[in-house]
Amino acid sequence: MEMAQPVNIISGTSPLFWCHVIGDSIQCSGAQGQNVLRIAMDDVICILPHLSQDKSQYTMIYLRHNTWEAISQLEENTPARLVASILLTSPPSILLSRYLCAELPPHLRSTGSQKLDIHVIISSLSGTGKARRFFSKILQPLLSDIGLTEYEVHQTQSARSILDLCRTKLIVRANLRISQTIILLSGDGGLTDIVGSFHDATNNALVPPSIALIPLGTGNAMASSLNLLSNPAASLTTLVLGRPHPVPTFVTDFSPGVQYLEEGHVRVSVHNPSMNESTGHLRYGAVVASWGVHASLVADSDTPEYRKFGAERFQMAAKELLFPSNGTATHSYHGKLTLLQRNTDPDETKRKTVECEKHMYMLAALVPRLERDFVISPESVPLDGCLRMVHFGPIPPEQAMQLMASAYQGGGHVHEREVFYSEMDGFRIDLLEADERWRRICIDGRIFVIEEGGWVEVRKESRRLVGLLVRSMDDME
Ligand SMILES: Nc1ncnc2c1ncn2[C@@H]1O[C@H](COP(=O)(O)OP(=O)(O)OP(=O)(O)O)[C@@H](O)[C@H]1O
Repeated sequence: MEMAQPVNIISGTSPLFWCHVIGDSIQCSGAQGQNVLRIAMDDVICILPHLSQDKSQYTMIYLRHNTWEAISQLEENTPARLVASILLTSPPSILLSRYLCAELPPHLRSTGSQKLDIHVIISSLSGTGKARRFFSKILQPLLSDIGLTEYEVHQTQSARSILDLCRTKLIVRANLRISQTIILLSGDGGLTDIVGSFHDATNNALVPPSIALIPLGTGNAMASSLNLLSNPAASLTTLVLGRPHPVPTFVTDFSPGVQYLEEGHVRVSVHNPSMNESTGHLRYGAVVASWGVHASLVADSDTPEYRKFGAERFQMAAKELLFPSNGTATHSYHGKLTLLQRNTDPDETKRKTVECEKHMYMLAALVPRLERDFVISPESVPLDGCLRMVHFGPIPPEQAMQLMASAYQGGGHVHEREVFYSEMDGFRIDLLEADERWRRICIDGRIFVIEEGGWVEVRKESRRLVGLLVRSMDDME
């Protein structure tokens, strides 16, 4: 096995610290007991063996300002380095077991003849637009500290940038059997672009890329579900110490008149010319598919004005939908809903049409959380591939608000009488709405408008063509 080169990021004259762990923090003290430094355990990114003869010495890399609030206030003139390091002697085993990176993992180094490409994708408009700064102040210094200097940086210029990058480079390289690691600074949208592009590619023998998700979007449903949102260091630790896990997806089939709303308003045909007429309207998702209030609030809040409010934009748009400021009644969504359940014979699907054709909330999720505190499907386990539906019909808006509040308090809404909550293999909606405002479908935050009389069908997909870095399944519970 090829040994990774330990990186000497601290000069020979750097002071050496002893440390011990007290509760949630690490107390470090210099040789004469001076220079006492306290570092929160959660601020640590990783610990590397130090490049010295003394095998008891380690470099601990940690994050200053380890909160999303601090990150969101980062200005260009913030001191360049928010990643710091300290030289430790004989750190306690509790620290090493959690953070030691004895050698760089396969997703961060080429081994022998196996070449590795590393790409950093900065989605410039994700969330409140902090991805570029996160890269220059935090990620770039970290990569340099762990000895990584060879990687390509791609910054999005448009809503199509990630799709274009996948088509022109990432899929081509995956076809050549080159391993790739993608460090993705974005929300769920960037992830969906990559997942969708790899599933659209006709060659299933592609080498799956490993994606390290750095959550800089608004909802960050996947990252919240993977426990990467507790603090900014968590996703960096996962980048260094994680292992790839295949990402389950669902596939959405639309009626032929469907249009995609790019950047919230530009209409784009969904037809994929590389596929035939009957399979040309497919879209893949890894997080959520919805209609009704959820899809409407995601669509309505995707404007530059709403985006300034971060995740709060979803609640603001929900309020406007449930209690319209023009005084009109709350809308109930009209359509025929059919639930799909596979039989023991995997080629046979049982279809059950729901009697009532009026709906308010209709959502199917592969993950438990849609935001850090919004637990839409408490029984979901991220990356296990189970699709769960949350549905309720027309109810008074105050009651709908109450149900959403319960979702923000740990997901208690699924126990309420009005809510249907169940695992399933898919669903179909035949839309019976005249106004296209109520024919909007959300797939992982992307909005699709179905034509009058059109339909949408969502099914679990069996192929898993990309990997996401995670530390361990225990971290996700
Ligand atoms: N430079 C750019 N110009 C135009 N659109 C962009 C640009 N960069 C990114 N985008 C688009 O901005 C949107 C950002 O989506 P993303 O999902 O990453 O963030 P989000 O919507 O804030 O988060 P989440 O989906 O987690 O709620 C995507 O539609 C993406 O294509």
